[in-house]
Amino acid sequence: MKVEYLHTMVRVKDLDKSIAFYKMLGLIERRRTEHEGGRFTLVFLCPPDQADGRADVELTYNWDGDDGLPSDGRHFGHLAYRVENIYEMCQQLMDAGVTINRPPRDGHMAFVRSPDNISVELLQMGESLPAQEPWASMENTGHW
Ligand SMILES: C[C@@H](O)C(=O)SC[C@H](NC(=O)CC[C@H](N)C(=O)O)C(=O)NCC(=O)O
Ligand code: NI
Repeated sequence: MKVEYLHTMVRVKDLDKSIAFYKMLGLIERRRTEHEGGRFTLVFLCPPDQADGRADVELTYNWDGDDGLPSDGRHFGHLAYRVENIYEMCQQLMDAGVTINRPPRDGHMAFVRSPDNISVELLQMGESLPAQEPWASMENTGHW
């Protein structure tokens, strides 16, 4: 199955300062999304010649602070990959004993944890897949 690295997410306390830092490393802001409901902003940074939707870094700015996360710079977020078929990938992982913390109920996004509890986001390449059991009725298992 085709799998492509998508981004690494880190949580930031000051978007402008963080963007200025990554600009010094040659990255540009490719995309920004504001999430009123969740009260956070996502900023995707990538090299200037990369325009295929992948980003080196996804900055997450929580408007109300980082839920008490440590401020030592190690409050890592997740690694993200886009996969050819998110249901088949999640089934393979589940068969290998990996917990699917956030099942792909929407046929688009799932979260799993590595053996070291690193959060890994999986996104469906292209359009979301049609709703399908057992995924459509699976519950989240803890915080992804
Ligand atoms: C767009 C896609 O790449 C995402 O990563 S959105 C995932 C989503 N992010 C948030 O909810 C950000 C705010 C949240 N308070 C946080 O700090 O994570 C999400 O499900 N994040 C959970 C995670 O483990 O990354
Ligand atoms: Ni992400």
